[in-house]
Amino acid sequence: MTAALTVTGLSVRHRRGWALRDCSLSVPAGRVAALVGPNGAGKTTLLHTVTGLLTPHGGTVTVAGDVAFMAQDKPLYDTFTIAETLTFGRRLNPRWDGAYAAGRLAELGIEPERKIKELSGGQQAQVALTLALARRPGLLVLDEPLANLDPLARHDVMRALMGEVAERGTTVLISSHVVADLHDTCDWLVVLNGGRVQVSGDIDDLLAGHLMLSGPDELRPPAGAQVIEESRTGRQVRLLVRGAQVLDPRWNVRQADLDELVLAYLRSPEASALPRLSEVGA
Ligand SMILES: Nc1ncnc2c1ncn2[C@@H]1O[C@H](COP(=O)(O)OP(=O)(O)OP(=O)(O)O)[C@@H](O)[C@H]1O
Repeated sequence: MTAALTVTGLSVRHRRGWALRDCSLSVPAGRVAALVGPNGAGKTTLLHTVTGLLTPHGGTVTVAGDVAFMAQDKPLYDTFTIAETLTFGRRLNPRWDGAYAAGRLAELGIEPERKIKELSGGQQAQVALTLALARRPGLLVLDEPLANLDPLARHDVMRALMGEVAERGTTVLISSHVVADLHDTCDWLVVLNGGRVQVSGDIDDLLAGHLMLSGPDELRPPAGAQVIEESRTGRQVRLLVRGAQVLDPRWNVRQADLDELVLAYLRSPEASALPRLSEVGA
């Protein structure tokens, strides 16, 4: 596996303190990686460092190929028309696929003479995404592209993104608060919590490696299991465990879903699931 993005020992400090501390992660080429974490976890700081907008105080970022960035606030000029926006994109970017951009917007029914401010939030997100894709990047970085969009528009944007990725093999790193939006489209997960990388890995492998156990509260965690989260209600105990072989038939065993897995890690900031960087070709 070749890594499209490798971050090693990254630390970034803002005025008030450290936003990222010793973060290491890797995203293999051609993957769609979800970056999730609570408010203030450091997601935007990480994305800004990956795209070169911020200089780290320690550590390194290595990207294979060009990076295109779609920022949280969709930096489009309100008074520009679509045609002017595309001309602007062409002038700013030496590698610019104008035919693709015009074609994609025509397919979406967004006419060239319309002004950005006349478009809906979903349409503006589609324009911003088109501009990012027309740069033909190796790595596409999206900071909360779905914020403020209704569920239908979120679905449309994600589907559009997936189509492009499938066709061109672009690697994507996308931050979001809403894990449910990422479930069907992402195949790599990075969980950031309190400025540290808590989880980084292939989503299917992570799900296969974790189990949700429930049973009477006298049961002890299976030998060798890493307990990520434990909760007790009445006489029942519920565990999310990693790397467990469950032999005791009194446990009710099922696979955790992505939401449960992410929430369990976020509620247990000391737990982590990190591969060695060599496993992802870094
Ligand atoms: N320009 C800045 N100056 C000072 N502190 C900052 C700056 N930008 C971010 N921070 C701080 O760094 C930390 C990480 O912020 P960041 O915006 O990266 O988190 P985030 O995970 O993107 O949050 P959110 O989900 O709320 O967008 C926070 O404590 C934040 O207050």
